[in-house]
Amino acid sequence: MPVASDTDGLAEAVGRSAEASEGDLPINELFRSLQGEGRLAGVPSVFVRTSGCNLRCWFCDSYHTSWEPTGDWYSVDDVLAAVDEYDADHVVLTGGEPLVHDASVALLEALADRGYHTTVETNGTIAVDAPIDLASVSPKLESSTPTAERDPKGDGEWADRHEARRLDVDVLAEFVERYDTQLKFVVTGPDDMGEIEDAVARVRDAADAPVPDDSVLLMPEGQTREQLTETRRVVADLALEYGYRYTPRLHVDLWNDAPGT
Ligand SMILES: C[S@@+](CC[C@H](N)C(=O)[O-])C[C@H]1O[C@@H](n2cnc3c(N)ncnc32)[C@H](O)[C@@H]1O
Ligand SMILES: Nc1nc2[nH]cc(C(=O)O)c2c(=O)[nH]1
Ligand code: SF4
Ligand SMILES: [Mg+2]
Repeated sequence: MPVASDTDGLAEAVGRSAEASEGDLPINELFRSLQGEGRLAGVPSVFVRTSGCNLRCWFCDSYHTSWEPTGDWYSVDDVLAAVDEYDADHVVLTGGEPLVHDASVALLEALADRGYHTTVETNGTIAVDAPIDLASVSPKLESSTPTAERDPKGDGEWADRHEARRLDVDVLAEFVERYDTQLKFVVTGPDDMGEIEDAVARVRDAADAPVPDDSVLLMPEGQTREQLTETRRVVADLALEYGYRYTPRLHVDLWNDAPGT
């Protein structure tokens, strides 16, 4: 069912069913897979994907959590029960943007109480205080902005809002100070590197904690195996040139763009 078209006023999300209540989470999908991205790539993990996002990247590989959000409302206890069904130590909370939902904090607290290792996949625009073992922050570059030519749905109606919200250095600095953080940039090509260098320098200036080069990850843009064939060598070479870490998109290499992977 549709859950919300934006996150402004999500509390009154149009799709909330009569039975759903305040502390519930709109869940798009919940599945077990191998972590495909970042420092923990290859680790079996349960993925909890919330619906709804405050940004609209033109390339979003989770279209039904951002451009056309859909899902079912789960209580935190429902999510925990579904996670407990799997034999896993690692839980990845993702979206959409999971941190637009207050109930994500309650979920993370309950997961931590049960001893799960928690990774949060986030665009880094919303600061939270929650038990997060790995903050997997993916700051969004200008190349993510849904201009009229790149808009997958309309004619660039989201471009200004996206542009105004996409990168907040102070919030990124809070992540770096509070959590074990990786900064995972989606790279579309060499033209992105100036903005990445600039963003990393500004976060280093703003944060009272170090940002080592091996916590800065370059990830090739691409929703399909075929698209990644075009981008991954270029991005790997950029990682070598700039001294940052490369991350594959293991799940796309293995299972292409199948849902639940
Ligand atoms: C769907 S997002 C959800 C979490 C959060 N909204 C964010 O963007 O970090 C999960 C991860 O997929 C990445 N991603 C989305 N579309 C992508 C694409 N076409 N190519 C490469 N990475 C992509 C995001 O940058 C993020 O690291
Ligand atoms: N296997 C797998 N690994 C992932 N790492 C981050 C993902 C995400 O969508 O946040 C993701 C995903 O969708 N699948
Ligand atoms: S911030 Fe994440 S979920 Fe939102 S549109 Fe961008 S990639 Fe998709
Ligand atoms: Mg994904």
